[in-house]
Amino acid sequence: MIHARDLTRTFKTKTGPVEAVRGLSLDVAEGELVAFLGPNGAGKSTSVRMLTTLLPLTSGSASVGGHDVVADPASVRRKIGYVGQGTGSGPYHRVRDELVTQGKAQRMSTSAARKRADDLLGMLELDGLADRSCASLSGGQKRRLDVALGLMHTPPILFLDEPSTGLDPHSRANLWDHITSLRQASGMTIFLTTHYLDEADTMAERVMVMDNGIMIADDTPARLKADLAGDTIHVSVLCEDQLGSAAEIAQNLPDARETKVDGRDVAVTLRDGEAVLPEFIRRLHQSGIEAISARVVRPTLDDVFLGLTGRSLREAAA
Ligand SMILES: Nc1ncnc2c1ncn2[C@@H]1O[C@H](COP(=O)(O)OP(=O)(O)OP(=O)(O)O)[C@@H](O)[C@H]1O
Repeated sequence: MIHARDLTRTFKTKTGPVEAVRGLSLDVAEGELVAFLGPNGAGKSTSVRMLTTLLPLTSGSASVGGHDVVADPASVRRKIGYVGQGTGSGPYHRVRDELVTQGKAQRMSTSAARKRADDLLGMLELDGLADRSCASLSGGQKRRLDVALGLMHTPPILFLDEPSTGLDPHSRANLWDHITSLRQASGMTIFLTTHYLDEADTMAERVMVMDNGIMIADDTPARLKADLAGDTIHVSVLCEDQLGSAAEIAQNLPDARETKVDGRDVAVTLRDGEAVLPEFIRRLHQSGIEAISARVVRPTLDDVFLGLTGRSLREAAA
């Protein structure tokens, strides 16, 4: 559904060229929900704007929904919905009128636009608000209206650029419930950029990580975490003088990557902590070492980014 090869975009600025995107290649299959992650300035929005025909490419090629973004941008636009960071509804317009106007701008007949607007108002639980002015909506309701506006022409592909930024946790969860049900009903392909690592982790089937204009990782959240970060088993031992032996046992566990000792705690990073923990305890016991507590800490996507770049994405985003 979305394919890009060696996409680049360089901006000319007074202080010299800025290479915002440097050779991006990606493929998104029909029906996938992919999250695009990266710190501020990584090149995510520039990439999305090129894929949605809002910005010319410097070089490379891309096709979206089967159409080339350079040769046939009008056909691309018919296949996509775009909910950008600053997508706005006219503040004084009524909610339903706004949707109908959007539908007509997409060349729908008035009756088809009214029908679609009512369907979307129902699906996004905005029907009680149809006659309210857009300015009177809450942040969460406004974002749901933005999504409805992007979906008026029933596009098979939806681009969401930081859809939940600024929403409180309840409104974020509510927005996602609605996007998930829309997706289940329509089988839409969704390309999402977000700063929320937990959102990417739980919602996306695939995560693409961008840094400095290039893609540095592209896989399922589970595989990225297992391959690039790993679980950490923490075991505390009763006798401090047995710490050295415990650390040696930890380092010899299957797939052990790194072992650290802190106080009475031995921490070992490996691929699958829960599977290896019983073996770790058994080997300690065999060597006469008593463990007084044990826990497995799962990695986050921030640990993945840290492993890839040495920087925290959470801090970079902040
Ligand atoms: N119109 C422009 N003119 C000059 N430089 C630009 C322009 N748009 C973007 N850039 C630069 O390109 C780089 C990538 O910006 P982009 O907005 O794509 O990053 P991003 O990953 O989307 O960041 P954010 O998460 O903050 O939205 C940045 O260095 C930015 O300053």
